[in-house]
Amino acid sequence: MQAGARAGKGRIGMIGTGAIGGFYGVMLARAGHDVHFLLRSEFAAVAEDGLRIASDVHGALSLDPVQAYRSAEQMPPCEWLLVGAKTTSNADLAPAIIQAAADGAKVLLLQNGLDVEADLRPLLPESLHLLGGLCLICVNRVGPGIIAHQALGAVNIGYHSGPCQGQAERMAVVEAAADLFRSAGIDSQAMPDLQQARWQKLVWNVPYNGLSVLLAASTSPLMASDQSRGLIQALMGEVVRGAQACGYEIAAGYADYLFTMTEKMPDYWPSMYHDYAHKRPLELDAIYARPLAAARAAGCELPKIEALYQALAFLDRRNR
Ligand SMILES: NC(=O)C1=CN([C@@H]2O[C@H](COP(=O)(O)OP(=O)(O)OC[C@H]3O[C@@H](n4cnc5c(N)ncnc54)[C@H](OP(=O)(O)O)[C@@H]3O)[C@@H](O)[C@H]2O)C=CC1
Ligand SMILES: CC(C)(CO)C(=O)C(=O)O
Repeated sequence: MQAGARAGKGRIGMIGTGAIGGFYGVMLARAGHDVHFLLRSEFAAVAEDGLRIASDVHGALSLDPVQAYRSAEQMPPCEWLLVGAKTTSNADLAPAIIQAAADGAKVLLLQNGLDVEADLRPLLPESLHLLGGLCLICVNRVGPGIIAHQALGAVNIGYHSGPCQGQAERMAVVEAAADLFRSAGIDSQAMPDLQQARWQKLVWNVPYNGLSVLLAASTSPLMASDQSRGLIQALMGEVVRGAQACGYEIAAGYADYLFTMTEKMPDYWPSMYHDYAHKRPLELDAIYARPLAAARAAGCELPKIEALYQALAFLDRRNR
């Protein structure tokens, strides 16, 4: 499909162009969508040299020139706004989102964690749809505008809040979002319940993200030791219990499936490890504090996750 041929499906604005924003933005632009990228520290490099992906799945991909912006004020109105920034900056992103949004735009947070919409929703007009997307992918930034893609790629999407009346209308918006990704060759599922999808993703992120920082270990060594394997399984079990206490059933065998999937994945450093190594804030609220608070409010204590969170909060404070 020629560039621009899909522009009629709605202009896309990428708010935050790091590993996730860069990867999905390039895939969508290469499929012919009209994609506009908001950047911060990497603006000059990307405006000059474009975006490049070294993918172990798709080979070398690039986008040059890039419709790159340093400020949302210069962006054209976008029908879709995909947020690729970390959850730690969600409240700060509201002015940029509002500035770049067309009337009735759909805002999709491509972010891990629970209740990540909570800081942002009250700052957005009611006319904007807010959706969440859980990305099953291994990507990281390796240089300005350069992204390494190691494995996977699917995006599971659910509706959070907005003008839709009733589940049928909500699912129509979610299906349209999933279609956008599918049109770029990316697997995407429309999820009937976003909270359920967020809890499900935490089964992976709670053990691996935190332990990569605490133990300074990527997935291969974590999967090679009986001690860390036992700890990962215990943490996964607590996430499943927390979800159940909050009314979300995680399918029997799902934790085992993720455990086995990780054994087959190439060695991988989760995004939280990269944040720690670069002295950026860790997504501790989204991945630990909010799930712990939700479970506690439902009468369920999760002691191993609590201990992991306390240790990570200590490290995060000392790191900055
Ligand atoms: N990486 C992965 O494999 C996966 C990540 N996720 C989730 O995806 C989300 C994004 O992660 P990831 O892509 O790894 O993060 P990155 O750190 O790679 O990217 C975040 C980007 O957002 C930009 N940004 C932040 N604030 C602003 C702002 N105010 N204006 C403009 N740009 C801004 C950053 O710019 P700057 O360079 O200036 O900081 C950076 O380019 C997280 O919630 C993560 O948990 C989910 C699955 C897998
Ligand atoms: C599970 C994994 C590695 C790939 O989906 C991921 O999503 C993450 O790093 O957050």
